[in-house]
Order: sequence, then structure tokens, then C-alpha cells
Amino acid sequence: MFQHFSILQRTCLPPGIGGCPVAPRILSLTGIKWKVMPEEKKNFSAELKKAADAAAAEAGIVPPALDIVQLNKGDKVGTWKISKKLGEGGFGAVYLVTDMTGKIEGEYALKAEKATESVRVLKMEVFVLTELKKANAKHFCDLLDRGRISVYNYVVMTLVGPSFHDLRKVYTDKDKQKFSLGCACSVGIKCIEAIEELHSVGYLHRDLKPGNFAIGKADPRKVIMLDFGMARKYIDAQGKQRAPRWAAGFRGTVRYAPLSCHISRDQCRKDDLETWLYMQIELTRGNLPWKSIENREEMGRYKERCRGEGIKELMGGCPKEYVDIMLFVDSLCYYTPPKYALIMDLLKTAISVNNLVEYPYDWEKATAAVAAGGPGASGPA
Ligand SMILES: Nc1ncnc2c1ncn2[C@@H]1O[C@H](COP(=O)(O)OP(=O)(O)OP(=O)(O)O)[C@@H](O)[C@H]1O
Repeated sequence: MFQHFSILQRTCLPPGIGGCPVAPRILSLTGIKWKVMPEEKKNFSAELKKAADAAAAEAGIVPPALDIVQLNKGDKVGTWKISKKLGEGGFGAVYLVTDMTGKIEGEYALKAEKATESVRVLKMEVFVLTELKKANAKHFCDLLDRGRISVYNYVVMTLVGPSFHDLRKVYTDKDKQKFSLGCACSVGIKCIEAIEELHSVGYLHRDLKPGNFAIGKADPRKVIMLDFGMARKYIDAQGKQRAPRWAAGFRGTVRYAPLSCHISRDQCRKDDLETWLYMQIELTRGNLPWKSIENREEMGRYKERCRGEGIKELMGGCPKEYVDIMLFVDSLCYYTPPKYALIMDLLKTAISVNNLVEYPYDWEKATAAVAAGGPGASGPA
């Protein structure tokens, strides 16, 4: 059923366009040495920035300072007041804010980056969230405000709850860092809906991972996709899919990167789905078999092996429908519109044939246990 190396060697595209010509150079096409970071949280945004700065320096442009915007409690940004820092990413920081005019109630998230950044991730965030809002997409933050104050740009968006990464890490015991099967399949369906919504407005995410999906602040059953700093428009102004580039730099987080990334092949819709599947398997089993591999090329070979003799290593503990999903995703080519509904149906089948219960989600049970002061108060099962 599975053929070793068949995925990377498959000719997905007409001769001369993208995929196939890159294949013979499998895993040796890595002119640039990327630093592989141990934590799944780390991505290549910092490396991307360094590469951009190096290119700017070569062109005689003085590269900007590497520091992140630092704002303090009480600082004012436009009409927004900083309450505290929520976290930092590769390019900027996210703060909890409130509106000082009193016109907008509640708390929001303000994302800021230095205006001098050579890679402008907030610009992409604004483009993508604006398109999604126009399309009435339901799995994304609302964009409330954007602007520039002195040396930094900012956007203000809906405040979300904990990310899947945070929800997994509630447990210190690594074996327990997973969602219950019903919960994993159910959020998986919502993630696919989010991916379909994003693709339908013409963008690829290219950095899906547990840290980039969160639950709603008020609705713990809502799934929200975050962080469009690595996104790319895959359709042109005429609505046609852009032709693949001959080679593309690494984007995303190595642990969840699709095979295409490991051979510098330009990404397409299938790659977001492959990345999601790795994340889905991790949320279901608690780990991915290549988690401790640090070398990017070795990890790519491991992912290939998991299509053949390593299949049990990857899928052990997962419903058999996950294998069908992988076969389906692997069969997609650069220009093929994915059948998102088919993946969602397979997840629904996994729920029904295994008599799984979707709700309440693990974190709802944990909250109830905390409220009751009972056992299980420390996190999801
Ligand atoms: N709308 C939001 N509401 C609440 N927290 C948020 C929101 N957006 C981002 N965060 C949190 O802020 C932190 C930084 O997010 P950001 O997207 O800048 O970087 P990251 O995804 O952690 O890292 P990287 O950019 O390197 O991928 C994360 O902990 C993230 O969960």
C-alpha cells in the first residue's frame, strides 16, 4: 500500500512546472544551513529575518536592530492602553489591551512590530484577516484597529483563549500531553474548516502548529486559527492559482513541515493539510516519532519512512481513518483543490465507529473540576 520514497518522487505537475524537476535533488537541495531548534514552538521566522537582514546588508542597507517592541503596563498605543504582555513571537510581541475611549468594551490583543523590520509580518496579518472578515469566516480573530505609532506598527484583534500548545502543556507528564480521542477528532474537524476558509480567500498559512490554533476566550468550543506572518497568497489577481516557483525557502516549523518543505518545493494547499495532519497526530498520541530529531534532512527522511515501514510508529494509537486521511492528502497535487469535506467526513466516521464523545472538551472538564476543587483539576485528560 505504501511505497518508500514514493511521495517525494511522485510527478505531481506537468513537466517543467514545479514538483517533478525538484525531486531528483531530494534532500540534497539544501544550500542554506538552517538551524534546527528543539522546541516545536520555534519556527523559521527568526532565520527568515536574519536571512533578509543579511541580504539587506549585502545590498548596503543597514539592517534594523533585532530587538522586539517592548511596551509596558499603562503605555498608550493610539486609543489602546497596555495591561500586560501576553507573549512574544519571532518578529514582535502581543499585549493585552483595553480601549481608553470607552466605546469598545472588553479586553483585546495588540500585536506590535518595529516599523523598521525587514520582514513585515503584520502587513500580511492585516491582509489576511481583512479578507477573512469580508468572507464572514468563523474561525479567525476580528481585526479592530491597526496603525503606526512612532517606530512601530500595530494591529488590535480579538483576544483568544489558550492555544492547543498551552492546553497540551498543562500536564508536565509528557505521556499525558494529548487530547482525548473524541476531543482531538472534534477539534480536528474545526481546524479543517478553518483551513478551508483560509484557502477559500486565497491564502496558504504555511506555519500551522498547536501554538497557532487557540480556543475562544468566551467559547471553549470555538477553534481559532492565529498568526499569518508566514502566509502567502496562492492565487493571482485574476483568481488563478500561481504557478509554483522552482525552489522555495523553508517556511514554517520543522516538526510539522510538509515533505515539500524538506525538498525546497513551493507549498500549495495540500501542504497546509499535511502540516495539520502531523499536528493532529501529535494532539491525538501526545508526540510525533521524529520529535527528538534535530537535523532537518534526517527529519524529512523520517517523515517519508512513516509512509512505508514506519507507518505504525506514526499512526499507533490513532483511528485508522487517519491513515486514509494521509493517503488522501499524499495523493493531492499542486493544483488539485482538496476535498476538505472528505477529511471532515473521515474524522466524523472515526468519532462514530469508535463511539467517541465530542463534548464537553477536555479543558471544559478540567475547568469544572477546578471549580469543584476535585481531582483532574490540573488539566485535560
Ligand atoms: N489574539 C490573541 N489573543 C491572545 N493571545 C494571542 C493572540 N495572538 C497571539 N497571542 C499569543 O501571543 C504570543 C505570541 O504570538 P505570536 O503569534 O506573535 O508568536 P508565536 O506564534 O508564539 O511565535 P512565532 O511568531 O515565532 O511563530 C503567543 O503566546 C500567542 O498565543
